[in-house]
Amino acid sequence: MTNKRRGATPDTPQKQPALPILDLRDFQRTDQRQTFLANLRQAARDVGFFYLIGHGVNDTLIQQIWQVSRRFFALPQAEKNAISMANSPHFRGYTQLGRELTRGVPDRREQIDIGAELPALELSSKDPAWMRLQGPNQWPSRLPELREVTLEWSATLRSVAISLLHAFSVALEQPETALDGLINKAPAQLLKLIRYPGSHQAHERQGVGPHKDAGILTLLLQDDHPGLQVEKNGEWLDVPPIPGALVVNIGEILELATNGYLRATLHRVLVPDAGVTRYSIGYFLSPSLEGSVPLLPLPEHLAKDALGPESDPDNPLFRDIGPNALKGRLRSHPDVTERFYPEFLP
Ligand SMILES: O=C(O)CCC(=O)C(=O)O
Ligand SMILES: [Fe+2]
Repeated sequence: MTNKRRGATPDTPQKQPALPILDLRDFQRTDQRQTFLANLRQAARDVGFFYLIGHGVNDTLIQQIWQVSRRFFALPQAEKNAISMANSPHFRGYTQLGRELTRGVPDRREQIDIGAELPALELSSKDPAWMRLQGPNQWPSRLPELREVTLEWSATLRSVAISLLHAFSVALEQPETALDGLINKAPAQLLKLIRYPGSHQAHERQGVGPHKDAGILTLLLQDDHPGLQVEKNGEWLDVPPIPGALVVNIGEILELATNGYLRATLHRVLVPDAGVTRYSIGYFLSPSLEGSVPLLPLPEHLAKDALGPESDPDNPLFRDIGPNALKGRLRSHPDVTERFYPEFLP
């Protein structure tokens, strides 16, 4: 007997998901660990994106975050505007449709950015500008559960992301905690609740334009509408939603720390058709702002495939974390730049 599946003839090939699916529980299973690590290494080098199951985030919390996200976007426009990011030197709060730029082009999405909930630092004029990134979030007074649920989501996803970071370190033949120096000072992270309203206008196709994520790792929850795409060999591959799976991708910091062995890949979101609205929730594990990105001493057999991070001449990467983080935020949010960081205007 063969193990050919029904219908899997040469004429009707089974549709394979474009990206691998990894089960995080396999990292702790003695008999699966080596395969898991090899798959993780492969996925992260090949396309820099994969689906994660077995992440342990419970369904109730997933339902709660979807519900609170929908409630937030359903608030009257004036209440969302009351917590506009344009009021926040820490780049926290609500961004209206079309106000965020990717490579200079407006994105057709609205969103709320929620970072690590920490007080603003007391600074003097001699302190570097990036120290102003730390500070409180803005919360809508009419939706107290937004704070509660999103902080729980951030804490939960942070621990999943850190488990993955440990798995990556082991997969690269480093001590499990080799990259903990990036995350064990004042925590930095970003949670974005995002809403993409549909459109049939040809000039409104960009939900978010092609970009790489700036942090360490991104864990994305998608609703059941497609739209996310990742670039591979000059083509755009769809990353369709898989129920219960998180989409994981490598950020530029991890690319830099591995001298390009792990790849931060370009991705984008297409606007849904008119009448359809897509929601997503992105959790970005970011490095603490102090300090700089280390370079992992990869063993020779891995180092030979680490060809240096792909540097974008328009957006060169720096090892210093704070200035790099501020630069990214200034480019995306011109209204915050104008109001709080005019010295950085071109
Ligand atoms: O909404 C999505 O599916 C992805 C969003 C994204 O790539 C981002 O915000 O960095
Ligand atoms: Fe992204």
